Amino acid sequence: MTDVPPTAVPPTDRLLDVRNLTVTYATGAAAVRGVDLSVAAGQKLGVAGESGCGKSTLALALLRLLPAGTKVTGEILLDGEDVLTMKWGRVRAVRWAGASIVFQGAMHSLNAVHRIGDQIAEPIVLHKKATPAGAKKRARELLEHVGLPGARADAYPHELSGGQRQRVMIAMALACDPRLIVADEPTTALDVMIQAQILRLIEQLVTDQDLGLIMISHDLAVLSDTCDRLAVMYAGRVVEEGPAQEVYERAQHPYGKALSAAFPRVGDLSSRFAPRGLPGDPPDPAALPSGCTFHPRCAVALDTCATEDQVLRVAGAERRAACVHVGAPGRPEPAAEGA
Ligand SMILES: Nc1ncnc2c1ncn2[C@@H]1O[C@H](COP(=O)(O)OP(=O)(O)OP(=O)(O)O)[C@@H](O)[C@H]1O
Repeated sequence: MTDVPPTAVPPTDRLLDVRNLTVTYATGAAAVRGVDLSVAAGQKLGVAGESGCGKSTLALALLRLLPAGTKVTGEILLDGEDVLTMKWGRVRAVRWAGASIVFQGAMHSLNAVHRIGDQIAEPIVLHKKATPAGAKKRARELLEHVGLPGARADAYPHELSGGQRQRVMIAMALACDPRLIVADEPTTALDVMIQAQILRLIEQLVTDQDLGLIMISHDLAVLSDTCDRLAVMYAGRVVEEGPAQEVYERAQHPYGKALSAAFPRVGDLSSRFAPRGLPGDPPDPAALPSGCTFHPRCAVALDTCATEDQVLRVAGAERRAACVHVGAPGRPEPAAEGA
């Protein structure tokens, strides 16, 4: 929800344009509330937030992967076509050729009893109408493209390391030449060295193939290194958005500040010795606090924050934030310590 339109991507350039997206699970949990996002070809958008803030729900909604009974409203325009109103046949095609998703935990996403080459080839046969032999050849090429020998096509998932499996997941996501990749915590289970390699691989592919990227993580430092822009989510809403380095280094929302402080950059030894955590947890989306949903955890909350909701407003060049302290002349900047 916003009182100003997103400024980062001109409407004509938007590969993905999400407008006022709201997702409510059958349990009554309002996991995503009025989210506006846009991504252009070649652009990398990071979506940050603690566990439970609605990041995965957002990712699943983009490809209509949410459980039956979930209420989804708003618009998800992919190349101008609304994913939410598409017929199922079209959704299935779009899931591979329009946008594809890389999940965390590749071992669980791959089928343990099939060779990885066959798993990559399957959607190529189904959606690109390739012959089985042609699809297998393409699968080997894709493996090489993500830095694995083509001969690994004959391996089973358990024969690969965690990093190799995540490369396979990326090859699979690229199988039908999508325009947009959604990567949900793609490196969470990997050690720091392998994590860096996978992130560089994703960056390289996005640049080479002019893809749009949405990368989801709780780690603002990782996102700010990889992405052009950042959207910080709290309790189902985007509460801060802007150029990645700016948001990471000079967050304006107290939650953005707290998240940056909690995830110091690798190599920033001074702050790594004393990372500042944010006390408390995000609220239950089925029982949200009144007013600004962050107010119970916010060190700079005013009395009015308990009753007055906040929407995104202009917070500098190509920046928006949803805080009473932002863009209000005469009011103090949120304290550097955040919450
Ligand atoms: N299938 C579901 N039914 C009901 N509630 C759900 C369902 N899936 C998620 N939720 C709730 O929606 C909220 C947002 O969850 P979501 O997984 O989107 O957050 P997240 O930011 O991606 O967290 P994580 O990083 O832990 O996945 C949470 O409170 C979660 O408990």
